[in-house]
Amino acid sequence: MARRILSRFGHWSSYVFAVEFDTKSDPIYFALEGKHSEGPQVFRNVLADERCYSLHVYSDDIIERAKFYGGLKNKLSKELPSECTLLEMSTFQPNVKDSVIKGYFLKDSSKSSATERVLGELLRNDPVYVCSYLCGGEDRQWSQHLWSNTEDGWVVGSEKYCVVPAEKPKHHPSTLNIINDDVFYSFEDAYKVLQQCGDIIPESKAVLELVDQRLESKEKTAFPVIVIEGLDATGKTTLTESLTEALGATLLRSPPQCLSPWRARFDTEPPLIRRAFYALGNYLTAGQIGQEARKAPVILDRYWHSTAAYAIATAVGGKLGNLPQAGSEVYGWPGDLLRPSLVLLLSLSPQERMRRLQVRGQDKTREEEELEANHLFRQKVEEAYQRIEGPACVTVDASPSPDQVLQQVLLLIREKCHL
Ligand SMILES: Nc1ncnc2c1ncn2[C@@H]1O[C@H](COP(=O)(O)OP(=O)(O)O)[C@@H](O)[C@H]1O
Ligand SMILES: Nc1ccn([C@H]2C[C@H](O)[C@@H](COP(=O)(O)OP(=O)(O)O)O2)c(=O)n1
Repeated sequence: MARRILSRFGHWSSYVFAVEFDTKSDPIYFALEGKHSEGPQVFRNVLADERCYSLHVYSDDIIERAKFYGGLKNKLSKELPSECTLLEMSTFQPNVKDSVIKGYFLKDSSKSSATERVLGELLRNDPVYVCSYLCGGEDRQWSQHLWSNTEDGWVVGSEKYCVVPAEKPKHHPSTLNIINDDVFYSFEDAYKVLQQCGDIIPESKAVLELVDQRLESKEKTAFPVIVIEGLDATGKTTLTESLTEALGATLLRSPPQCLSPWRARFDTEPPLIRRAFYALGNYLTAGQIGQEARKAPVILDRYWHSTAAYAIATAVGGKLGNLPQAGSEVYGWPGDLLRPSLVLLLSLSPQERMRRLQVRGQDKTREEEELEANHLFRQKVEEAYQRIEGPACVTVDASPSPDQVLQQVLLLIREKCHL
């Protein structure tokens, strides 16, 4: 195991470690050096004299890696002493795509030996890589020690690396692995993920059977295809229904109705699998659009913008400024997915959206609850929506009455789609 990980890491010197102490500020970045080095001590203020450990999840199998990382936080929270604090950690090569190895950083202020026992068990049985951090010497320099498995159990390796501060990279580490971990830019990439899940998630097979029977969609449609996007409770259902009637159109949604039996199941899966499910939903809907847009205009309740914006906002940790910059390839449209004629984004103040959610009084999806709790996340979803291109969305003020919103949107459609 350790050898496999080390081959992936190459030599330590090209990697930087990022520990998220607080989602509102920058992570602490540090690197490792073979020899003792002078300079500011990265950890002095944040760690005091606590015992610290890091865990890196590694497996060549992307499904195993995603499933294990997804369950690890729960497992650790249950098994570790309550005096342990678990922080998100990533190890990466600065600004190098797909270089992130995810893990956790652990601060332990307990005096118990339980922590090391739990970590030793993980090292023995699971795809993880464990290190401890010690502070010693006259100048109290922090060093990292890699654990290894032996026949007599785990041991703290003799090799030590000095912990030194590293520069803040241009791209936040959470943006480096978005492509094909969180957002899929072709049918084939999303399909492969569900295929690989077949043995552990039997429902994937049923989804793939439906996907295999999907209808073809041509790039050009006879009638316009208009997508309505926005956060929950911004008025999408209300508007799509009235628009459909006003234009004599056909109403479709993504994910399509035929995927409903499996949606809740995939919502519990880690991002890799969950996002692949939604990506395939768009291709199924594209097949339906291809049929329906021969006969009448199509109104679509959510499509690719939702898939990409929620996925990017979930993947990118911390502040709004950590999102990939506008124009980044992550905001591009998949080359093989039918493009709509127009995408309208309903925009609402957080206060009015909250009021409508309360009036509606329905159960919210877990993610929508998170949106409520996490103002930063909501801002990131809205910003990502506005950065997606090919086509970009046109923002519509959704705060007037339902009829006023409808009239405003009909004007836009007449102007942009000549309907
Ligand atoms: N323009 C509007 N003004 C006031 N309330 C609205 C408006 N549009 C929708 N609503 C109400 O807000 C709630 C959420 O609307 P809905 O269409 O279900 O949103 P979504 O489909 O985006 O979740 C519903 O109770 C709906 O009646
Ligand atoms: N085309 C789509 C539609 C939804 N999603 C995902 C994005 C979010 O995780 C949820 C939001 O769905 P939710 O059930 O809140 O949406 P409704 O407003 O109820 O339609 O679904 C997606 O990825 N792709």
